[in-house]
Amino acid sequence: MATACPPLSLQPAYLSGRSARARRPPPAVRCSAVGEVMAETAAVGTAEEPLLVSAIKGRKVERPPVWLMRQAGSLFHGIQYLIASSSCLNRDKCPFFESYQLLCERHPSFRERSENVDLVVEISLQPWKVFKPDGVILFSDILTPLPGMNIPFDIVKGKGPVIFDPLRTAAAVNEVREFVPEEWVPYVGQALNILREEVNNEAAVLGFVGAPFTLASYCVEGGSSKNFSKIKKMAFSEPEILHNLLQKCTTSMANYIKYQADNGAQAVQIFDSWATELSPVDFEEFSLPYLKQIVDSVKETHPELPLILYASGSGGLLERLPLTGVDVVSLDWTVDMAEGRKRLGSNIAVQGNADLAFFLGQKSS
Ligand SMILES: Cc1c2[nH]c(c1CCC(=O)O)Cc1[nH]c(c(CCC(=O)O)c1C)Cc1[nH]c(c(CCC(=O)O)c1C)Cc1[nH]c(c(C)c1CCC(=O)O)C2
Repeated sequence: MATACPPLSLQPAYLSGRSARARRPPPAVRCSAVGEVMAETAAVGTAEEPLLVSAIKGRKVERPPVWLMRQAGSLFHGIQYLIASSSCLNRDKCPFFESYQLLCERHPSFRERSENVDLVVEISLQPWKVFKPDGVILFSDILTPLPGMNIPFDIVKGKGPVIFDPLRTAAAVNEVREFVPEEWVPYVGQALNILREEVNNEAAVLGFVGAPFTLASYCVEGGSSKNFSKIKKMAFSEPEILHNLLQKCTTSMANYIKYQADNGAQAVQIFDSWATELSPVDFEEFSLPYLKQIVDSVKETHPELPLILYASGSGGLLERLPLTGVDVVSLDWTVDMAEGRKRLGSNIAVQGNADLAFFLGQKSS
């Protein structure tokens, strides 16, 4: 993997495979066996189409596209190490790290940083300005839509997400509203439009949403969870309440993906980070149908928009993930890439697979 990548991408957070192929290739593209993507037009990373989008669509690409996310916690440390071990030998003097720290001092609230169009644009562009990755991800959070669904929340430093009134009853779930992005998060649309202009197709501008089960887990648990006991209790004792909440999240997130695409997102990643807390049979009841519904709804109106699915530690669910209809599955490092590719089948692109703890190692190794 490393040999085909530029210097800064030795272990990127997300790396779509060279053999990426489209589930629904455009007419000009022909896909063959794994590892041999055939394309009648070999143009890649052009002014019309960023490299990342070309790879997802199964076109022939000159190198794997590389992008990374300023992930909460571990990923952020990963970026620190990337910075420390690459172009910025002194982390404190690195323009990217320094400017984000300054910005956090000036705007200590995560919600402020992520809900102000100028700040969202500035923060989203910071990694782009330093590393020129192939994907530029919107600075936001999967929980950003919650207030628009009548679910107040905050991100508390040192604690993470906090949902002020966790949803534990039928009456509470009945109060959840359908999310109208234009009304509640106009700064997201504005930021995506500006990012498209700034990045000018030299990279793909990426949007994202939380998957219904993962969003519901925050809403029911009240925040992060270790054992997901409250949402599981609801699933196994009052499943109709959970299904009602999952359906509301589904309709809202399908709308939100379309809104992001209409405002410039060139691919959208769906994070079902906690779906793997479910047994496979429970995944089939509480996550898969809703993911499929989102994908079907988006493909109906935006058939060309690539959709990426990530579930952490997804080894036990791998064969089920393509059943959602997404174009790309994002693997984490717990899955062997070759085995993952075999188990996913050849009609889907893969990305990811890097263990960020790599950055804890010595530069020389
Ligand atoms: C800590 C946290 C937050 N929000 C969330 C958490 C995780 C808590 C838990 O483990 O249960 C919830 C969340 N947010 C995101 C996910 C999906 C990714 C995953 O599986 O971790 C999840 C599960 C995406 C994201 N979360 C974020 C992005 C923005 C894109 C980017 O990473 O640059 C995405 C896709 C940004 C984010 N969001 C948050 C922080 C601290 C950051 C990093 C930036 C900062 O420190 O200011 C708050």
